Amino acid sequence: METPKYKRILLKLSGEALSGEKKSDKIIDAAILEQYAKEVKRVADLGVEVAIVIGGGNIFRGKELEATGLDRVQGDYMGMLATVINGMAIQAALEKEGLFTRLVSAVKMEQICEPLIRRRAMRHLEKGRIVIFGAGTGNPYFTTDSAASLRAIEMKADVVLKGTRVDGVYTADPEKDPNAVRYSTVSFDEVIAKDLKVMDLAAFALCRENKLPIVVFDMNKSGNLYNLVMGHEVGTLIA
Ligand SMILES: Nc1ncnc2c1ncn2[C@@H]1O[C@H](COP(=O)(O)OP(=O)(O)OP(=O)(O)O)[C@@H](O)[C@H]1O
Ligand SMILES: O=c1ccn([C@@H]2O[C@H](COP(=O)(O)O)[C@@H](O)[C@H]2O)c(=O)[nH]1
Repeated sequence: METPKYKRILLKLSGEALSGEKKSDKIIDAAILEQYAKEVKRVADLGVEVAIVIGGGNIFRGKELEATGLDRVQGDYMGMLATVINGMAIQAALEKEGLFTRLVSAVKMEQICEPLIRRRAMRHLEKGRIVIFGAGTGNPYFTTDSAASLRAIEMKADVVLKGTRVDGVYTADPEKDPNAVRYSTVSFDEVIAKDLKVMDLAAFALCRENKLPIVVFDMNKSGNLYNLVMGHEVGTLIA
């Protein structure tokens, strides 16, 4: 029987992808939520320990408030709260699939989720619970990509799997440039030097410094997450 390549993964889910088609007016598409939960269950059933960081772009980003002339920091905290809403949604969907979960927040909200205590979160993972990290890093001027790198390093994950709407890292944003070409492998130095914006610089820099690989892949294609975890070539490996 094939064995998984990774023992512990950090799965970064895009908040924006949760809302489905770009023209959709839904904040969270129930079908996408269910599909994501089923994909996670497939790998959790292999015994792989799964930590999740979810974005908030389908609800709010701090920059949107700044663009209206209001305080960026206030907007960033609104964005962090948005990630907790998405975290609650994915938690409910995972529990519907029969998985055990913990939602852990970097901003305290005790009625809803646990505060982030690193050792406790590690213990949840060891016990096979899916740990969802909400509220990003808990600090303004960051994004959930940086939170994903940070939590992956803290949790000693083997890899960051960035599940998004595009199927890898391209020479330019594929949603804007039809001539963009996909990499199958690319170095941290190159993504940073070329300022490829599939993740932010802080996220890349943290992973580079800590020698933690990232795989960018299309989370909307069923089986991708499973195949990746089994060691098959999917998306783009940044190493
Ligand atoms: N060089 C590139 N290669 C691939 N994707 C790129 C590149 N440059 C920009 N992108 C964009 O990055 C996006 C991937 O990030 P994602 O969808 O996770 O956005 P996000 O802002 O992190 O989402 P959220 O904030 O909701 O979590 C793609 O939708 C793609 O359009
Ligand atoms: O550590 C963090 C993480 C997030 N934010 C704010 O939340 C939004 C939503 O996160 P995305 O990664 O863009 O999905 C982000 O734009 C920030 O405004 C934060 O301040 N700190």
